[in-house]
Amino acid sequence: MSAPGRPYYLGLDFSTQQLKVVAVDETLNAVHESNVHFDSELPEYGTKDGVHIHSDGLRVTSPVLMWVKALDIVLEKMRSDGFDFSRVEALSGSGQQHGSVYWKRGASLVLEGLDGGKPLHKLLEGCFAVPDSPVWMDSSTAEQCQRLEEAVGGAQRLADITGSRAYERFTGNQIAKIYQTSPVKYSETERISLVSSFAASLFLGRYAEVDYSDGSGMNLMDIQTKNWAPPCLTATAPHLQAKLGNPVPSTTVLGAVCPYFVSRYGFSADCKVVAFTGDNPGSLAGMRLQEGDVAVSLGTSDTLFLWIKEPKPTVEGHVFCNPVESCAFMALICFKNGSLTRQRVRDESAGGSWDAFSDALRSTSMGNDGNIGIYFDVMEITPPAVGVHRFNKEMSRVASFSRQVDIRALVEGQFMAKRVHAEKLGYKIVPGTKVLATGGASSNSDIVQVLADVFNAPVYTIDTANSACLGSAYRAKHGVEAKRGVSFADAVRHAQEPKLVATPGPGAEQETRTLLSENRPDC
Ligand SMILES: O=C(CO)[C@@H](O)[C@H](O)CF
Repeated sequence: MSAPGRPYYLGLDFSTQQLKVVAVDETLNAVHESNVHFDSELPEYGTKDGVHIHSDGLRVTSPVLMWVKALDIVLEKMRSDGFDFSRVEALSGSGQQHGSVYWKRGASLVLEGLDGGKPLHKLLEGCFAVPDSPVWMDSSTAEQCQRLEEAVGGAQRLADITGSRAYERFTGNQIAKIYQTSPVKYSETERISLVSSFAASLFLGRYAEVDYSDGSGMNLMDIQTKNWAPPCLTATAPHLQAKLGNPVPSTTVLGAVCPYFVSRYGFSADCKVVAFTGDNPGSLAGMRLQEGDVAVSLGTSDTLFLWIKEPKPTVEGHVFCNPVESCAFMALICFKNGSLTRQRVRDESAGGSWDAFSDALRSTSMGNDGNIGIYFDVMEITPPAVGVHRFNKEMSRVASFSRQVDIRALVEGQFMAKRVHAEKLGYKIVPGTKVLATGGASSNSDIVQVLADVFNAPVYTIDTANSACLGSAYRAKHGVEAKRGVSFADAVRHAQEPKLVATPGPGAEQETRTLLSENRPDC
């Protein structure tokens, strides 16, 4: 337990399936955790995995009042558990990226006058012009994406401006669809929030600004000027700037918690609200990624988090404004062929055994004698391609490899693709670069050894189960210290260090350079 009276920092994560809360003390030790699982604890909303997938299979939404009620419940749980809210010096949060909330005309007056005697979900009934918020799993806006790219000069131009080509889940395209298909709801909307800024608004008792990092996941914000991009606003919907407000730096202290939280839960009237951000930017903070670092989340799909100084946006992957360093950026690249492809090759070439899979990696050498494989069992996101392709060291296509060579070709190919696409976005391996590995495969020492060799950098493992939530608590602490010139790295220097699990083998750089040379397949 912390010394009595020492400050706490609260982090909340409004993710797809649950609301998670963590409180840390000033040495960043977690002193309290809680959560509300939407499906099981709020069954009245009838969600599955936190969402409603509609009959067309494309439209995916979540009831916004479910998120509000989840906050009521989690704070009640914490109060019942004896959590001392008065010790919270600052709070921040994250939300699933790209989701949007449509506040109905007059809602600002309700927010400003919240009655501490009632739960939020009762007070905010009728405050939302669109009761079912579109979320990141929605893919119903292909037409709006096409129009946006045409309006600004093409996919690459849009990526140059906003950090990404048009994606169906991105907020601007969702807003365009609501304006085109439900014009009355759009006209009744006085404010549009992201899930992150919506959650911050609840604590502030007023509309919270969108932060730069989550704002760069909308296809609306210029990632260099950090302002809404006029051609994108114009192409999306009328009077949009007035409904969005102006974006702010992610370290901004937006204000203090509103009287509702002071009277109902005992928060200090001085408790600061630091801008909320997207879940992936929150995770970058939680993993304490620094310049040159790369985080590799090895899951069903593999996701790369990169810290980038000089981004080169492409029509693959995403560049967002960095949530902890305003002059830097972060990139996110998703690879759909992740653990399921590794499992398929394990089953076919290692008899379903991870031990035999590891034996194959140990019995083959770095570089695989020049053999390279591309294993896109399903349509890959990065790049949009499908199929299994094998090449020998003469660059001739071959129909098969031996089982051991196939296994190494899969793992080296997956990691080389990650390095190639990361460097195309502007990522640079610098002295001191760390690779942070998370997810199921990161527990396999032979797989992470290949990762260390391909990136020619040491690999550390880090628990990211709560990274977005923890990152929000870290950002809350940094938010109140940033104005004293404290860097994020200094603000969180007491956090638990990641564990070193692999270092590059001898000759890794040369071997990798050969494999990644220009005349190899563009995986
Ligand atoms: O769409 C995504 C990132 O671009 C997802 O990772 C969501 O943020 C998950 F909530």
